[in-house]
Amino acid sequence: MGAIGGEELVRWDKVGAPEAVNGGGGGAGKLDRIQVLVRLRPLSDKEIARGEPAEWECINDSTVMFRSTFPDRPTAPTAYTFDRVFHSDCSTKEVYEEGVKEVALSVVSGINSSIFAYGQTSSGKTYTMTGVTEYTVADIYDYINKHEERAFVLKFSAIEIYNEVVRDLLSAENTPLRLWDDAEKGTYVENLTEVVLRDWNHLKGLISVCEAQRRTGETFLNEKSSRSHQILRLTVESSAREFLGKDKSTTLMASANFVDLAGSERASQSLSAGTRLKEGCHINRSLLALGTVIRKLSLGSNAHIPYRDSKLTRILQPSLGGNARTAIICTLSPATSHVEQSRNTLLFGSCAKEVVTNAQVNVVVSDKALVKQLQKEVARLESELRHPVSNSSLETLLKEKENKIRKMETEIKELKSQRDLAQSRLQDLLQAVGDHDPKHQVSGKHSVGRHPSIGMRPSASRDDSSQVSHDDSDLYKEVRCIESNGTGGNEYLELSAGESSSPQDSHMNSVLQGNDSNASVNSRRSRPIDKAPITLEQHLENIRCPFTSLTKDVGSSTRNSSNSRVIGRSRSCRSLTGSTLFDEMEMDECTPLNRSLVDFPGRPVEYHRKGSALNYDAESETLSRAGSMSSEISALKGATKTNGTEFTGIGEFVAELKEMAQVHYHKQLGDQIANGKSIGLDPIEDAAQSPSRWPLEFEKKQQEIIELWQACSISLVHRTYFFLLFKGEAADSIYMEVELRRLSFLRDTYSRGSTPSNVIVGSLGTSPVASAKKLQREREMLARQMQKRLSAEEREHTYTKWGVSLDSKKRKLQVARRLWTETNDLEHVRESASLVAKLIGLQEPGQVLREMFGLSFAPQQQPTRRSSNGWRYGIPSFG
Ligand SMILES: Nc1ncnc2c1ncn2[C@@H]1O[C@H](COP(=O)(O)OP(=O)(O)OP(=O)(O)O)[C@@H](O)[C@H]1O
Repeated sequence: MGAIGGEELVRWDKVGAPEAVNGGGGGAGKLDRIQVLVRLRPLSDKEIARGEPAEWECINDSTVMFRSTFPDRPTAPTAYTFDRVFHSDCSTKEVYEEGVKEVALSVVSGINSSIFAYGQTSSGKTYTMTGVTEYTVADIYDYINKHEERAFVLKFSAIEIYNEVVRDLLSAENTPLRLWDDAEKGTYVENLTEVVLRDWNHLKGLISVCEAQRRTGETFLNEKSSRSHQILRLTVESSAREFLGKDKSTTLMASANFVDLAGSERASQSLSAGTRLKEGCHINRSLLALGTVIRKLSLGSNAHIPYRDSKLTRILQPSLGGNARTAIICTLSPATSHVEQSRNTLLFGSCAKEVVTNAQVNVVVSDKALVKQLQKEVARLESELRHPVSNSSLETLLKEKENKIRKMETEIKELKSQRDLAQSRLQDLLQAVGDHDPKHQVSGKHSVGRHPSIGMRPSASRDDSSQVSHDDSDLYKEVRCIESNGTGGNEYLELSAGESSSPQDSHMNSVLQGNDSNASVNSRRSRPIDKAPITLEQHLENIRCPFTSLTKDVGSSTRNSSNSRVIGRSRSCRSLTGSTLFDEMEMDECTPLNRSLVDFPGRPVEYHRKGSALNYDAESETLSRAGSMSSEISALKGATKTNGTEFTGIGEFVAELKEMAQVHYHKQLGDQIANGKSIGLDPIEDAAQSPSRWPLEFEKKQQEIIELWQACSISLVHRTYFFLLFKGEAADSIYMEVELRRLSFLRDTYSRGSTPSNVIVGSLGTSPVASAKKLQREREMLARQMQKRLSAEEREHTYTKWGVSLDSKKRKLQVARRLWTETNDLEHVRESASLVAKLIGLQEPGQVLREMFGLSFAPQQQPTRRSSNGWRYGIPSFG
């Protein structure tokens, strides 16, 4: 007999099975299947007396055959093959040793085992199981005596299922026991007595008690027929003595089930009536359920197995298809009168031998050992977190970086083409102006979808301005700029009032120049071609500059005329700086000027009447479009302006991020150029590089950002938008990183007491005092919004929620002052964001909003007109 299996949990299989407890045997391929044995009993005295011949014969160790002895009823011999068959002269000891011992004694190795006896009434089940149980227990004790290095604990319990009622055979009480299902234990019997065994004699005594308690009755076929299914359970626990009480201590624990089923019977044969008949019905019904389960299991399909159809199958579920090694002994009477029942038994056995069980060594780990194991695991994970880059992963990292380099290169190419497209679209816009004014007609047709590589050569005179440059080299292409202050370093185009012949032109000029229609405007002129090669950075700047100027001009115009004006452009001019100037717009919303711009001559029909107006807010330098979320914000801003208040919004944030990203990109590009190669080592890591770390990283960054917002007096509206937009998706990583850097930069700048370089626009170009004042004004604005946006009831609820006394003064302001103040309390932050969102009319922030602002760093395989309506138009992707 071999030693106990290893301490670790090992799956039972043919190769890795613990040493066979019977010294070998158990052929490969059989261990996972239910072992099926057949035992023929001798003819009983009664059967002999009736002169019944024995019609079943074991022709070898594995085949039993039916051969009719009646010449007048000839039947073709039928053979049935099983794992082992035992003829009528075989003793129970042989059945045990050669048939079930190996399975039964698996229990000492921590593997559950089950031995069943199945057969018709009086076929010898109880006779066989009594012997098998005794031999098994004797061998278990023998094993224990031979393995003193292990400490064993044996427990015993016994039940019977009589008329579908479960009874405890070790209890004098006749109370029915209930079955419960447990995720870990499976089905178990409630309040079942389990006795810890002292020794073998103790067990013998308990088995006698069970025998005495079990329901038996006399039938025509069996003087002492078992009227119930009996299940004896012996649980064996063992631990290595040397580890007892120590951390390493683990326990093997398994149960051996000895199942003596009640026998199937025919009422006509057993001549039962009354109680016996009722018992017989219950017996047959539960055996039928057992047969169904076995048949379904034997099919091996994933079909539903009706274990719950009977208590017998519920209790035996692990033995039938679960964590156990199982052997079934099919008992047969050889008598002619039982041929049909015997065939049924053999059919049951044939199905059962197809059933596969999934036995495992069951290890119970002590609490101490478990704690230690978990501590080790925690330490390992911590070390992984601390040193994420192991040698083995360096290669992967390198590959990732190489991929990034390739991406960057693609992005540079894409950027070039976008630059060209931007030039082309600018030309469209200018041409639209020119088209509108017959005097300013630009020669040649310019369609929306014109080729992006077509640039414009600046002309020395107005008449030359329409000339199209077909210079082949990208490096010598130039972009016309509309300059606001006349000091810009780029090429420029200015419109002269004197040359404007129509009111629209005049109006247009004023809008573009930031003056009213009577103000002076410059004449259109251009700068000579700069022959020196320009860098990609300069090109980027060329693209950005005119539109920064344009928005500034428009801004000054709106300041001079009205708070907010609507300007329009052709679709081809979209997204030149990453912000949309015009989008879907109903013509009803258009002013004559807008209409003229949207439907400029030469614009394809499909683009007419579609552009949506964009509201430009001069004071906050933000853009929003009618009918969109941003327009709501814009409207809100307008409302706050009326009250002399302003606050920064997402538009400003977008502008800042763009600047940050662009600066970042320039830096990379500079490094790249300086190194003479593509370095691609973008210091901004995105979550795709380490998806498993991202959730933790996200929380960390989010917290840092929240604290920096507070430290830098960042707009609450901005915080709200950002907080609601970026909720931890992998794609958020880049924005989080950029925001973090932006804020760190701002904090550092503030702490140095300087204002940031004018490269960075928006709130970065301010001071701590100004930011704090701005924040204060924003809080006041939000307080006013409470009056507008919240009902009296909602306000009252809000005061209570935010701990503001209902009878205090300036309650709204008190609430507003508490918003976004507790940076360490995420719940507070969430509540603050939720309230601010409500106050500014932001109902359901999410992807739509994100897309609306064109926040997409995601790489684009096929840039399209639509998808270029965002950041990627003006800056490269870092992803
Ligand atoms: N292999 C055998 N050798 C000798 N006698 C046997 C053998 N098997 C069974 N018997 C005898 O046959 C009779 C019926 O056996 P047993 O009670 O074990 O049948 P059973 O299948 O348990 O019946 P039930 O289902 O009605 O309880 C008993 O008297 C028993 O001693």
